Amino acid sequence: MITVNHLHKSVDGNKKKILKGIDIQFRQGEMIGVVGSSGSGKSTLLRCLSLRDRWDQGDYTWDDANVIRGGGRGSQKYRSKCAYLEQNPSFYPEKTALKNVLIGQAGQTPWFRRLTGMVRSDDYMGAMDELERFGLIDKAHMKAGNLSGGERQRVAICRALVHGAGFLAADEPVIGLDPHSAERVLKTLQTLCTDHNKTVISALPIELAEKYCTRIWGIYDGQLKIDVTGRRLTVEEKRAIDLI
Ligand SMILES: Nc1ncnc2c1ncn2[C@@H]1O[C@H](COP(=O)(O)OP(=O)(O)OP(=O)(O)O)[C@@H](O)[C@H]1O
Repeated sequence: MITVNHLHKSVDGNKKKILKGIDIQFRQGEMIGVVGSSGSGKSTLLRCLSLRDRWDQGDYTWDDANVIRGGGRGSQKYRSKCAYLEQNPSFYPEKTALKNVLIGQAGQTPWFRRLTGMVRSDDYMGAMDELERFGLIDKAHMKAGNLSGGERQRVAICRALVHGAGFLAADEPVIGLDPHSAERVLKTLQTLCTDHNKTVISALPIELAEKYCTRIWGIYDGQLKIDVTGRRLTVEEKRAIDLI
């Protein structure tokens, strides 16, 4: 069980409060969609939960282990178990998809590995297995800069898994993708939850959260207003988070 108590986050020297006391509990294996209007705090919530942003206040526990107590950013030990997937994942465009997977993402892999690109042969096998599992084996030796948007998202997911992420926070992972590519990315994320017991939390348009997620969180003005199992939201629920 993962528990968040009283998460507060502000910027501009505490002048702008973005998250205003979030309390939530969730389990490994859940696929959670975060919905809300622009500026409601979705990305900030994802960045805090994946330990990419410092918390002003709040407690965060994973299976009774303290990740954060009273604010902060968590230790490297916990950060390496989280992945934050950006809308446009950053890659070394001249390096292959495989090399990018092996080198890893900032915050998840040690700096010397990203700088030198040093890899072990069992890492190589692990990366190839992961790329194969997600239907990307034929892209392994293609330059990352030439991948399509959907392929880039799926390679970013592989990269997170190869480096040990048990928890993935994805910030609008399908924005700008055609419906077919979006479906592949979302089904990949679903598989991680159902078959591999990973936790995936994604900011999504409401209709995709309703279709693919097992749970929906609705954010309004930095507060959690809706927490329901994955289903169509009612008109009242959509109104509560300013989506009508
Ligand atoms: N570093 C920052 N400095 C100042 N304001 C910020 C900063 N980060 C976020 N904000 C503001 O905090 C609010 C919440 O931002 P956030 O990106 O979390 O919202 P969001 O719900 O993800 O929005 P969108 O759907 O448009 O991506 C916005 O008003 C944003 O402008």
